[in-house]
Amino acid sequence: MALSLMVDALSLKKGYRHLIHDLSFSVAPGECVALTGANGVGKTTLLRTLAGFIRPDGGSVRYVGGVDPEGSMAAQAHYLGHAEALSPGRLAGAELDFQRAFLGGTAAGQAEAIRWLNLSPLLELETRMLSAGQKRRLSCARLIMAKRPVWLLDEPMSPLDAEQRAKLAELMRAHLSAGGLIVCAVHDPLPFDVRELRLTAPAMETVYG
Ligand SMILES: Nc1ncnc2c1ncn2[C@@H]1O[C@H](COP(=O)(O)OP(=O)(O)OP(=O)(O)O)[C@@H](O)[C@H]1O
Repeated sequence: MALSLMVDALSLKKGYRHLIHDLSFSVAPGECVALTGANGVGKTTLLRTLAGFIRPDGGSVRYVGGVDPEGSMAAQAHYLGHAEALSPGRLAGAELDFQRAFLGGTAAGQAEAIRWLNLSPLLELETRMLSAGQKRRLSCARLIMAKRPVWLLDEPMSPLDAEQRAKLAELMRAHLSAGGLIVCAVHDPLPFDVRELRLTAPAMETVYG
């Protein structure tokens, strides 16, 4: 389970812009790093790079240790983005079945996710009918169904009500206690101890350099 994240001299461009220039940091097992910064500064882009969806323009992203050091990034991480990645015409219950099979989760994990996230009332509804917060709860089920050491979360609390935010915070704390690591883009502070990594726009010479 224990896996560390090492980011070294990372540079990321979007079009002609240098979004991130020479960024280095590491995240240890049991640690949560909160990515903060203004809209458009590059938090989502950085998270997607940590997930392996974007190739860095410079520097490196490495995951060190873990039960399967040769395993692909996809098998070690959960990425929860703004888009919920739910099939709109599928019943929520069928969506959970699909996600569990796709991610290699367990039946016990699925039952636990339904209980913990109070998904029972939603199971017979098509996912397109769910509210934003309900969709996010359904998306969070994968965190419970399939154990993975790395959680990359993009503003996970934003559509949730106070009760559900507290539940997700408890889930995140349990993940950290079990030796997992979390990198989480946020605009509001998380209700537990985190290390903040504040992204700022690069200096002008790197924008056009
Ligand atoms: N093709 C492109 N060319 C130039 N800039 C781009 C391109 N695509 C995206 N961008 C810019 O890249 C930046 C990165 O956006 P990103 O979604 O990573 O920011 P964010 O910090 O997550 O923002 P928010 O807090 O609003 O979610 C934005 O400023 C966006 O306008």
